[in-house]
Amino acid sequence: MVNSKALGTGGRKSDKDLKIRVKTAKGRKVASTKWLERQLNDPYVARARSEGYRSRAAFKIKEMNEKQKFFKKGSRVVDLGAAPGGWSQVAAAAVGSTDANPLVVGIDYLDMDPIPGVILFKKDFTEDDAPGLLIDALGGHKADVVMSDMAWPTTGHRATDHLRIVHLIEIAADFAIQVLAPGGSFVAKVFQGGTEHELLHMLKRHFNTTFHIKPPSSRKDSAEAYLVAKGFKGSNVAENAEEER
Ligand SMILES: C[S@@+](CC[C@H](N)C(=O)[O-])C[C@H]1O[C@@H](n2cnc3c(N)ncnc32)[C@H](O)[C@@H]1O
Repeated sequence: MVNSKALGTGGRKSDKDLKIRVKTAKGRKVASTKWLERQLNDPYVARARSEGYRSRAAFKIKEMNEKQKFFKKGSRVVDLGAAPGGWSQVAAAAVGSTDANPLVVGIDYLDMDPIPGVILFKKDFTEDDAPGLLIDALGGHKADVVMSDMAWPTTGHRATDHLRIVHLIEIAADFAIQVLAPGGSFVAKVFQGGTEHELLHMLKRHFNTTFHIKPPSSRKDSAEAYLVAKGFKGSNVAENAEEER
């Protein structure tokens, strides 16, 4: 145990030790109190606020990009499950997207405030016309990065939740293969158990490298991780595979 006196703070607690405790108010569930307490004590929440990001999630893509360098100046990016907009903010700044020359396109079924340099659609990505809208917004260009932080709210029924997230990852991956330029990257949220064997196999065929990472800002107690696929080989791979059958 650290003795604050021994550290020369005169017995006072350092700011780091000052954990905010929240009392359970009447009508507030224990889970909500715990969530509130965690938010108030989370350094990433405070950093997001002070650095102008809409979500602490912004740090996840920031940290992954620092290591994996998906974004280059001028890259085109698609953000699936974009609300409230942290990942789009990070991407727009990294690629140099502006309203005059927007390079980032995002989609979410939730409302989002506008983000400079980002074209946003309020729509469920699983709807048939959603991919087409995003492709049109890319203005005839291929994308360099497709990133998906999509997750449905959990139902509490493990098998159902698993199937729903697997479906989201599959449609995001299919979309990525359709729109990525050769050399492009795909990043998608997955949950414990990683990526389904078949999907991983399919991605390995289409990309030079595929792996899972958990950025430091992803909560340790969360089953969340990210699948990263880099070096898209181009859509010919799909055509060749069809011909081989
Ligand atoms: C973890 S949040 C994304 C946070 C975001 N990356 C950020 O930095 O602010 C997941 C988002 O996925 C969205 N989402 C889940 N399923 C979706 C779907 N089928 N279509 C569009 N958005 C979806 C949710 O509405 C939610 O806003």
